[in-house]
Amino acid sequence: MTLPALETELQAERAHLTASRAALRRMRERAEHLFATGEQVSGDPFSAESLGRTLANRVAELADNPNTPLFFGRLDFGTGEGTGEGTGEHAGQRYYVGRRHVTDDAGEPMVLDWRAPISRAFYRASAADPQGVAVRRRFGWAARAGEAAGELTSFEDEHLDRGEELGTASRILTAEIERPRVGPMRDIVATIQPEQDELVRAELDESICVQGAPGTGKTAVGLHRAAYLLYLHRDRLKRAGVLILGPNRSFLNYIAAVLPALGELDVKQMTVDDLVARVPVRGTDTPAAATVKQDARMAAVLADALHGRIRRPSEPMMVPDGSYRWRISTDALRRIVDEVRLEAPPYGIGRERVRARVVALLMRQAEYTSGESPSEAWQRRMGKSKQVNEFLDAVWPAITPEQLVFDVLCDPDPDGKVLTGPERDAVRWVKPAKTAKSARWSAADAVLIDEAAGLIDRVSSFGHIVIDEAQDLSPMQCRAIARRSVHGSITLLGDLAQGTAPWAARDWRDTLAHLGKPDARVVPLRTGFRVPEVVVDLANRLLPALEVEVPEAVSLRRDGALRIREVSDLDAATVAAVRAALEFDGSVGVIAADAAVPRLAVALATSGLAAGGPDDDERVTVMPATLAKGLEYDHVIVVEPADIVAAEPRGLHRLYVVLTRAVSRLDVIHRAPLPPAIVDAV
Ligand SMILES: Nc1ncnc2c1ncn2[C@@H]1O[C@H](COP(=O)(O)OP(=O)(O)OP(=O)(O)O)[C@@H](O)[C@H]1O
Repeated sequence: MTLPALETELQAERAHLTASRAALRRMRERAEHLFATGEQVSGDPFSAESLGRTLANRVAELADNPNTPLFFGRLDFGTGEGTGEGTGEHAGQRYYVGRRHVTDDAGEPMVLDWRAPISRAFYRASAADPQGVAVRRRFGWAARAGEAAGELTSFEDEHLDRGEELGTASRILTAEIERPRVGPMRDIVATIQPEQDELVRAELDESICVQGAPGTGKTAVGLHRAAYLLYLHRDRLKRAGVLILGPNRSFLNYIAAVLPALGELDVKQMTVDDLVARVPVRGTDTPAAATVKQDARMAAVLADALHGRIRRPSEPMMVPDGSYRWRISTDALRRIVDEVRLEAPPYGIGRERVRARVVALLMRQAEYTSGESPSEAWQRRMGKSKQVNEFLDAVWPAITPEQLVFDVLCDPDPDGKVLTGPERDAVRWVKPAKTAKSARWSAADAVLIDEAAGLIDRVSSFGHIVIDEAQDLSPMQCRAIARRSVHGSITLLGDLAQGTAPWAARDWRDTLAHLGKPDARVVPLRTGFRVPEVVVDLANRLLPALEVEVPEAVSLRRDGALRIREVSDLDAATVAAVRAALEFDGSVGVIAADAAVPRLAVALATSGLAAGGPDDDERVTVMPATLAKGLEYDHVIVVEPADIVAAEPRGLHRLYVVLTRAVSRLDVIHRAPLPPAIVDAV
C-alpha cells in the first residue's frame, strides 16, 4: 500500500472504532434503562434483587475503557474465488475481533468477542492452515495518560491466502511483549499465541496441567481460560462458580484486574489458605511438623481416628412411646451400623443415616401394632428421643472437625499404623491447649481441619478451578482442592523448577493424583514472553542443580540486559542501581533475602528514594524473595544471591524464581561469592 492509501485505510479503521464505541455506549444506555425499570417490574424482592444484580453486572460489563482498544484485530474471509475452495458461511465476510461483542442498533455485529467461535481463526489461522481467512489484520494502539482515549496507530496485515505469515516476527506482538511494565498484570487477548490459545479454548470437562518455564504465560493462559469458559458455559458456571487460586495476596492483587477487564466480574480469587480458613491461624509449626502434617498419609490418620469412634452396638434399644415400649435387638442395630459403614458416606451423614434406619425399624413396629402409618411428627419425635440420641452418641458420636484434629494432635496415630515414631513425635502437641476452642492452630492444622470437615460432611464443587503456582501445593492442600472439584474440572499451572515448598512437586502425576485428576493432560509451554534471552541463559544454568525434569525456557526477547557486579557495600550499590534503573521507563523491583528487606528499605529511604512494599503502588518495590513468585518488574535488582540461597532448604529454586522476574534488565549485586552455577555463567 502507498503511504496515502495506508493513511486513508487507517482513517477508515478509526471511524469504525468511533462508531463501535458509540454503539457500545447505546448498548450500555439500554442496559442502564433496564436496570432502572427492572426493579419496578419484577415481583418479589428476591427476584428484584437478583435481576438487579444481573443488570448491574451487565451495565458494568459494558463499561468502555477508552484506554484499551475495543478491537485489536480484523479477519477478512476469502471468497474462495479462483482457488476452487469454498470458505463456508463466512465467505467474503469481514469481522473485527475485540474484548466484547458490540452490535449496532439492528443487532448486526460491529465487534466480535474474542471468545466467539469465529474469533478462533484470529489466533489459530496460519499460512499452512488459513481456515478460510484471506487477510488477518492486527492493530497497533497507543494508550494515553489518565482518562484520555488512546488511539489506533497502525495495522499489520498477513495475507494468509498468499502464504504470508508473520508469526512471532509481528512488530505489534513484539512491541506488546517488550513494552516496559508498570502496575498490575494486563490481559493478553490481542496477542494470545496459538499454543496458548489451544489451552485457553480447551473443553470445560477437560482438566489440564501446564508445565511452563518462567514467563511462558501460564498465569495469562489460566485467567483467559476462565474467561473463555465463562463465556461458553455461562449459566452452568455462574451456578457452580469459577475459582482462581494463587500463592499469596500480593500475587492476587497483581492479577486481580485481568478478569474484570475482560468483563468477568464474578470470579472468586483466593489463596489455598483462604480456601481452608475455618479457624483463625495463630500458631506456627516446626518445619518437621509442617512436613508431616502436609503429607497425604495424614488423611489416613484422620480417617482412622474418625472411624475408630464408631462402636459396634452391644445392647438392645428400648424406646418408650406412650403406653408402648419398642425394642430393637442388638443384632438389628449391629446390621444397621455395619451397613452404613460399608456404604461409606461422610461421617456426619452416616450418623444421620443410622438414625433414620433406627426410626424406620421403630416405625415398622408401630405400624404392625396399630395398623396405621405413624405421622412425620411421630418419626421426628422418635428420631430425637433420648434413647435414640444416647444410642447414636455411644456408637456413632457426633464430632466437629476441630475436635477431631485436636484429638489427633494430642495423640497422633496411636497404634503407629501410618506414621513412624519420629513423625508422630513431630506432630504431637508439646503443650496442648485445654480445649479445641482455645487451640492455636497453624496453617497446616487448618488444612487438616478442612480434611476432617470433608470426612464429616459433603463439600460443594466449583465448576472450574484454576490453580496457579501449583508446584508448591502439598498433597493435603491438593486434597482440599480435589474435594471442591469432584464435579468440575481444573487448570493446573506451574513450573517444577520453581518449587520452593518442602513438599514441592517433583512429578506432576503425583500432584494430579492428589487432585483427583490423574489422567489430566500435561502440556509444556516453552516460549518465554517475559524474560530476555541473556537472563534466561543465566537462569537456565541453575536448572541442572534443581533436580527436576523440565524443558528449558526459550526466550522470544532478544533485547534486555544483564549486569553482575561484585561490590563492597551492598546498600550503597543497591541505591546506585535503583537510581540508574529510574532513568528508564517501567517498574523497578529490588529483590533480596527476606531478612535484608527492612535494611534495604531504610537505605533507599535515607537516600531520598521512594520505595514501597509488595502491595504499595510505588514505581520501586523492595520485595522479599519469598513473595516474588509469579510477579514481574521491568528492571530487577537482585541483592546478594548467596543469602537468598542460604535462607531456606530449597534456596536455589528460590533464586531461580527471583532471577526470572526481570522483563527488561537484571542487575545482580553481590559481596559474598555467587552460587557456583552462576559463577560459571559470568
Ligand atoms: N501471548 C502473549 N502476548 C503478550 N504478552 C504475553 C503473552 N503471553 C505472556 N505474556 C506476558 O508475559 C509475561 C509473563 O506471563 P505470565 O506471568 O502469565 O507467565 P508465567 O508462566 O505465569 O510466569 P511465572 O512462571 O513466572 O509465574 C506477562 O507480562 C504476560 O502478560
